[in-house]
Amino acid sequence: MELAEEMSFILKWNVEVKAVHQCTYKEREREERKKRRLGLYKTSETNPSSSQSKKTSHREKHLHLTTKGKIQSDKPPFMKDGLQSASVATLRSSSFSWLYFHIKSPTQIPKLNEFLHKSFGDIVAEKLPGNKNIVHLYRPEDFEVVYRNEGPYPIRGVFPLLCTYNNKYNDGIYGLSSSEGKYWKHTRSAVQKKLFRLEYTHSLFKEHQILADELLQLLDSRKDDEGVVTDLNKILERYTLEGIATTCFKERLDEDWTDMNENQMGIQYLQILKKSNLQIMKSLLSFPLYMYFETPLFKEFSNLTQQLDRFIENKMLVEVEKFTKRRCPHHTNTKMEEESGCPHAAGKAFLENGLLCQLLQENKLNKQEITTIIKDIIASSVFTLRSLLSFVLYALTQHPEAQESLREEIRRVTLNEHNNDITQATFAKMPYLKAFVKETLRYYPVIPGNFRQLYKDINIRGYTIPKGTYVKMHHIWPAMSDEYFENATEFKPNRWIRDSEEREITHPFTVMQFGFGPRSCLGKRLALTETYLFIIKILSKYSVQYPTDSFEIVSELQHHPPTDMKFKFIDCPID
Ligand code: HEM
Repeated sequence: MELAEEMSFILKWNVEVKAVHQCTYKEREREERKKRRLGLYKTSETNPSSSQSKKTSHREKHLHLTTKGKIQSDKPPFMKDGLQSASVATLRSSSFSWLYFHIKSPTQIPKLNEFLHKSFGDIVAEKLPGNKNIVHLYRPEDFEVVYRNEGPYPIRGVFPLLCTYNNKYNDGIYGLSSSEGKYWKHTRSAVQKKLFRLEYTHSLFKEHQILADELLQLLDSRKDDEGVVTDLNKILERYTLEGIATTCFKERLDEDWTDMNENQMGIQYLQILKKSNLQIMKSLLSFPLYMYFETPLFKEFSNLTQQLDRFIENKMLVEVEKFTKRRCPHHTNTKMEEESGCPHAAGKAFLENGLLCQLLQENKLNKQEITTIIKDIIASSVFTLRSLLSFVLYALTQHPEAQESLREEIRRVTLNEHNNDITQATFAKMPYLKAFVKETLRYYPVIPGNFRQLYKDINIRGYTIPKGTYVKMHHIWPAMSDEYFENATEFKPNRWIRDSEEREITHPFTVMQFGFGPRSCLGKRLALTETYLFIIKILSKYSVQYPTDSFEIVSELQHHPPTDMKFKFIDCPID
């Protein structure tokens, strides 16, 4: 039986659906434009669908998430704008846990989410074992309400396996992406200040350009007679790992990374990281016995995580040594050096160091905390960026007219630059490049959705969802819906260009690949810079083609390119 059939079979016996009604964003926009034209809004009145700030109406109902194994809801309310009614599935807890037992592979999770939406509508309440409630949302208007009410310390939720490990073996230190509250804010601002410092991003940019040139040499050396490179997945993973190593350590993991030698540190690091991700994935699809016993899965995960820790710790020793050598022998600490105006002062040498060394110098976080943060940053970046670069390449091959427009823009802009030098200012002159990447993120998303645990009660579609509830926002749904985009199944970068005739104004929360707010992706700027640079470098030298028919995106917790992905790079320099 197909997964969907199997689920509907189970659900038929257990689930009661109250109502399903869907209203399109465009319908509502049209209606609101009409109201504005007719002067129906008072000046103080805001768009009723876009914000949580409006007063709650007496018609708003409460979504009761009871502990008795049943989620109840009142009849669907009719909201203030009179256009939209809500849909809520009422699920019995036992039925839902059974649903999850029917998932055999993580690739089925997106299918389950799609199935829930089709079956129950735009808001679906789900009760999981362990008295946890999750509410699924599919509309950007609702994502906006969640993000705008997330409070000063947004909680995304953590992988329980990671959490158990950190409690047991890492003194409760959670790193950046899994920590919460004031501690999260403290670590985030320490890292963010360094990463976003303008001088640092400039110095990093130069390093990333050199890295991109090394990638081109690597591609040249791996091409067969027809120009086809077969192990592109491996190459891009290696490239993104060296990119984040450059950011964290201001040097390569392996100076000779383009040799792609199996004994290299980078290749070993990637292998451990992949195995560790696999354990996390497995842990999500089984009962969390590891919370109570040292199961084989937990032992394996702990062993892998400790290997990653050791790796970063070794790197840290090297960095400390470098930093000590660089320090002036006449001054014992950073402050003395700086106050004396010493030319070796840490402040001056600061930017020569990578993120790890800068964090050590600043002395706000201890070594164990820094190790966990760096490990976290590497894990958050390598595969996400690898996927985006692969999807960019694929999009170039599938839309040759876009590839040509990009080459034209690159030709026009870079030929006017002094010495053909690319700087960050170059990107500002390339609207098509930015639009192309945005459209790629819409059309070939890397992240299917995002989570928040509610910091206070919020009202969505007339239902009050209580504080503490987990909310899953399915970002991929509006991104590919005709309700939010003209011909959503067409790849059209021009829809994002302000001066273009094809420009579309849609809800700002439709494409949310980097999340939103104070907890949004820390590496967004870095990821976009690397992607722009990658496209400019590749297209300045090659025309790209996809030599086979199928490109099947593997959809798990993230979206991955196929492992056997190959592309054809035809020499075609821009002159
Ligand atoms: C295409 C590439 C990437 C995508 C699609 C992506 C996406 C995301 C998303 C959706 C989140 C959650 C945001 C939220 O909850 O609102 C996130 C968090 C994060 N990302 Fe990225 N990311 C990418 C690349 C990177 C890179 C290159 C780095 C390296 C610096 C990075 C570091 C992080 C970190 C540390 C967090 C956790 C932030 C926190 O909890 O405070 N990401 N990313």
